Amino acid sequence: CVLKLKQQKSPLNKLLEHLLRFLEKRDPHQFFAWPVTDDIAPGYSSIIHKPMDFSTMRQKIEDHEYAALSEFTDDFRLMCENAIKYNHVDTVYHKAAKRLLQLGLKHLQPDNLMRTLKPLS
Ligand SMILES: CC(=O)c1cc(-c2ccccc2)c2ncccn12
Repeated sequence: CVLKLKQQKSPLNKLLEHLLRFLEKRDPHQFFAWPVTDDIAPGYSSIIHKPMDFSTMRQKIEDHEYAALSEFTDDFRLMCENAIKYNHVDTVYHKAAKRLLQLGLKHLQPDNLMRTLKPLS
């Protein structure tokens, strides 16, 4: 039935959900959890034209919008680079984004994936 099909998770989606949880754990202050609003970041929508955050990435996984790991990695990189662009270099957000990007890309490399997912095996 349709419900059953909806609940079926593809292997890629299972992988992406685990990777998303792995990355979210490295954002303890939840700076990247939700879309950045112009209220908390004046002029944000005039400077950042392709916003991205973890909740949007989760929705895209559930809507099967990622056809490959590389598309997921592109959104993760976009999210971090937005924060690096908008926030001055001496802010917690800029620093957190640089650190998260560098750490995340290391663990999203295909040949590092097994190490990233080890606890699951
Ligand atoms: C990610 C980002 O650019 C960001 C997150 C936040 C943020 C702050 C508190 C709680 C959640 C997100 C923020 N505040 C001001 C300016 C920028 N930001």
